[in-house]
Amino acid sequence: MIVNYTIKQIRDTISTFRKRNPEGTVGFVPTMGYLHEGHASLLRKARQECDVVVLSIFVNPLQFGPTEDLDKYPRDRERDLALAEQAGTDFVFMPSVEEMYPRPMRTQVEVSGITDVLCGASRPGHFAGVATVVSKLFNIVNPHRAYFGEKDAQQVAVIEQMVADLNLPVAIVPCPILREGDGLAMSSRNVYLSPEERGEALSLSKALSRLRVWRVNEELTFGELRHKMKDEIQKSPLGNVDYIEILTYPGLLPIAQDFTVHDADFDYIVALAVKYGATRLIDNAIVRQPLGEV
Ligand SMILES: Nc1ncnc2c1ncn2[C@@H]1O[C@H](COP(=O)(O)OP(=O)(O)OP(=O)(O)O)[C@@H](O)[C@H]1O
Ligand SMILES: CC(C)(CO)[C@@H](O)C(=O)[O-]
Ligand code: BAL
Repeated sequence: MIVNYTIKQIRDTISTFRKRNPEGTVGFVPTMGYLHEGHASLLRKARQECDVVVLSIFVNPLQFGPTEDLDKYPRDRERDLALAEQAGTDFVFMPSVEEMYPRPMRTQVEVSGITDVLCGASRPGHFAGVATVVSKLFNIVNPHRAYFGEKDAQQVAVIEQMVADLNLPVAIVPCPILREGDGLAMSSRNVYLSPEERGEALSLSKALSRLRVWRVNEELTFGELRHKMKDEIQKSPLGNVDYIEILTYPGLLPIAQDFTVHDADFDYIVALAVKYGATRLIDNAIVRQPLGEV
C-alpha cells in the first residue's frame, strides 16, 4: 500500500498506474478517517469492482460549523492504515489542511434545494463544504467509481446531483449501512458516547426496525408514522431529537401528512438525527418501491 501526503504525489501514483494499466478502473473511497467496518465495507466493495482502490483520509474543516467538533474529531492514523491495508486499499491520500487549502477558498460548490432540509437545515454550510471538497478530491483522484455510505443518505443524494449537474465522469456507488451487532449504525462519532448514551442510542435503529411492522397497517398515514417514530425515540430520555423526517428519496421533497403509507408508489427515506449530550447521531431507512424493502 502506498501512502501519499501531497496532491502531486497521489496524482503521480495514479498516473503511473494508469500508464501501466490503460484499461484499469480506479475506485475511490473518500473518508474523514477513524476507520471502522462501515468504511471497510466501502473499501471491500471497491476492491471487488475496481482494479485499484484509492482511499482518502481528510477531516475537512469546510464542512464543520463553528461550534462543531472539528478539533476533537477522532483521529488514529496508524490504526486507519492497518485497517485500510486489510480491506485491500492500494493507495492512501492523507493531505494536511494546508495542502488542500493553501489559500482562502473563493470558490465553492453548492447544490441547492435538497441541501435545505435534514442535516443541511441543522448544519448550515455543511453540504457546500462536502460538495466542494468532494469536487476537489474527484479532480485530484479522477476515479471511475466513488463509493459512499447510505448512512449519510442526504450526502449521497447531494453528490449524485452534483455529478449529474456538472457532468463529472464518475459513477457514484451507494453502499448499505453497516451496523453493530445490536443495531447501532457504525460511526466514527460513536466513540464519544458514554455507556448510558450508547445504550439509549439504540432507540434510533430500534425505531427504524419497527418500520416493517408499522407499514403493514393499511390505514397508517405518513403523519402517524412520523409520530410513532417520535414516540419510540422519545422513550430514551437522554436523546434530544434534532429531526425525524420522512421525505421522498432522493428528491427529499415533503410528503403530505395524510397520505397513506401503504399507497406510496415512490421511494422515501425515514431520516433521524438525535443528540446524546454533544454527540449528534444520524440514521435512516430508505424504502424502495415496489417491494418497499427497508
Ligand atoms: N455505518 C456505515 N455503513 C456504511 N457506510 C458508512 C458507515 N459509516 C460511515 N460510512 C461512510 O463512510 C464514508 C466516510 O464517512 P465518515 O468518515 O464521515 O465516517 P462516519 O463514521 O460517518 O463518521 P461520522 O461520525 O463523522 O459520521 C461516507 O461515505 C459514509 O457514509
Ligand atoms: C465525503 C466526505 C469524506 C467529505 O469530506 C465526508 O463528508 C464523509 O466522510 O462522509
Ligand atoms: N459523514 C459525514 C461527515 C460529517 O459529519 O461531517
